[in-house]
Amino acid sequence: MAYIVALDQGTTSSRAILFNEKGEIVGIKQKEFTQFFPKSGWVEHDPEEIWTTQSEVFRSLLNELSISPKEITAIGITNQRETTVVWDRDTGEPVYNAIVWQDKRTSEFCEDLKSRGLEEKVRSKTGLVIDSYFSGTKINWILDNVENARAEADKGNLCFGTIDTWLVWKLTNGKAHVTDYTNASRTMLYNIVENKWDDDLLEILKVPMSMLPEAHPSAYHFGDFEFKGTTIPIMGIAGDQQAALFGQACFDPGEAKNTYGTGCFMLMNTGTKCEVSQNGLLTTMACSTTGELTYALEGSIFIAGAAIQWLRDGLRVLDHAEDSEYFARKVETNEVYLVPAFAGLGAPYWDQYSRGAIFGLTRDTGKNHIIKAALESIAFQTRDVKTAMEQDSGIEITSLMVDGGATNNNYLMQFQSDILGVEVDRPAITESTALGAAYLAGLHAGVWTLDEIKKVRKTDRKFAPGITKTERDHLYKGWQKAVQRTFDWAKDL
Ligand SMILES: Nc1ncnc2c1ncn2[C@@H]1O[C@H](COP(=O)(O)OP(=O)(O)O)[C@@H](O)[C@H]1O
Ligand SMILES: O=P(O)(O)OC[C@H](O)CO
Repeated sequence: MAYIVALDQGTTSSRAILFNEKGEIVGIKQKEFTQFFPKSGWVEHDPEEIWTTQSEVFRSLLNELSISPKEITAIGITNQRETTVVWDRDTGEPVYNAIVWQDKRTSEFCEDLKSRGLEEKVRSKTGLVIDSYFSGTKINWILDNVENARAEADKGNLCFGTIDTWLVWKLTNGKAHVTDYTNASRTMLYNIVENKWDDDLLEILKVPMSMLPEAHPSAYHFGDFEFKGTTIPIMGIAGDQQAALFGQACFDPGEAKNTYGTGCFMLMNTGTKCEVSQNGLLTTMACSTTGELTYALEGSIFIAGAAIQWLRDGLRVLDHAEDSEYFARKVETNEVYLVPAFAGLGAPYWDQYSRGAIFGLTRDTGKNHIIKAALESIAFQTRDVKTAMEQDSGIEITSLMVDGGATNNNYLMQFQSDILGVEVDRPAITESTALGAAYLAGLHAGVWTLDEIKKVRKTDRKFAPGITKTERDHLYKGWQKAVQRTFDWAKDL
């Protein structure tokens, strides 16, 4: 038998998923890893723990299923994007923890860049807004704040990578320093029109070119993993959101998906058109399988499933994320709104200083109201970005394709359909991110074709709107009022 392994390195866990030649899941292994919050607004991961958890799940997947490495045709990698690792080229040792995409430590530097009038330049070159979300200012921070880092970087001794790059470096024993266009396009250093690292932006962010990986299309032979005497080629890489777009087979312009994980990310394929958003969305690179550039519009919501994780690990009002459905169903009213702006707000507001808040509390408010409001906040934020996407693209999204861990929550999916007023279509395989990485690797290895992939997608369940337009608009008005009140909260505090 021939298999493809997808390594899915997410914000909260590392997963290894084995797919057979039909694109079916044969086995999954998953391991959560430590989240570090050293200061308010800071989020870090240990790059070595990312590597060890990723390598452990790979090994245990093969062991448990008694799969020989020789049966693995190729590996596909997909990853949390933007998260920044800098390491020593000779020793391979990280010079600092990975600074996670949610980390806000560079907000002031971003404000400074904005005050220098750089917004238009950044947007036209990278498709991004200036925000601490992206890797560029995080690299700058490491070089400025880690002893000797800038001097070593200037001498060409340091490497930068997003998590895909870091994993390939580890898998190939430091032989390959590579990334793909989708990940490169999230650094704020990559020119998505000219398809290259941008000298001008490197200068502005003071990042030496020598630190950067080579960028390639997402279906490409990135390097080889020598494992137990077998050479396994790495044939696919994509940032998790673009991988999910690919895994949902959104190959044609106008096709869109929404992924509900730690954050929530709606992407619409816009084909070869690289259009700048007028409504607070990002323009980003989608998976290129041939070298021809493909673009997508993206609505990035920073906190979605992470709000449920916070209820579990922070407030400890839940034992398991999935219990949120049971508790939410116990409440019939909709008076409480939770705005989970724990990491500021992303699309379409882009407010680095917004912070989380709960509104509408009364004496009878209990934990169930808050759990329900947290789930609903995911759906409200999705409505915000769907509206922006329709305005930007001129295309009405009449049915929303969804995926990701939190789509297993039927209450959330029904409320999502209610609040959008359109059908929500959940596929049989909600692991679209891993599927996308496997598709890319299998495509490059000649296991399947794009046409074959397109036919594989199966719906598990469709959710249809169950409330009137008046009710929907009333609920959404409350959200809009709540979200406005969180703007600028942390500024000058
Ligand atoms: N049944 C559920 N209801 C609500 N949220 C859930 C449920 N299952 C998982 N989640 C949330 O989804 C996230 C995990 O989804 P996943 O797709 O694995 O995310 P990531 O790739 O970002 O790590 C967690 O934040 C978790 O709290
Ligand atoms: O880990 P996820 O699935 O929430 O995805 C994180 C995104 O890639 C951040 O841009």
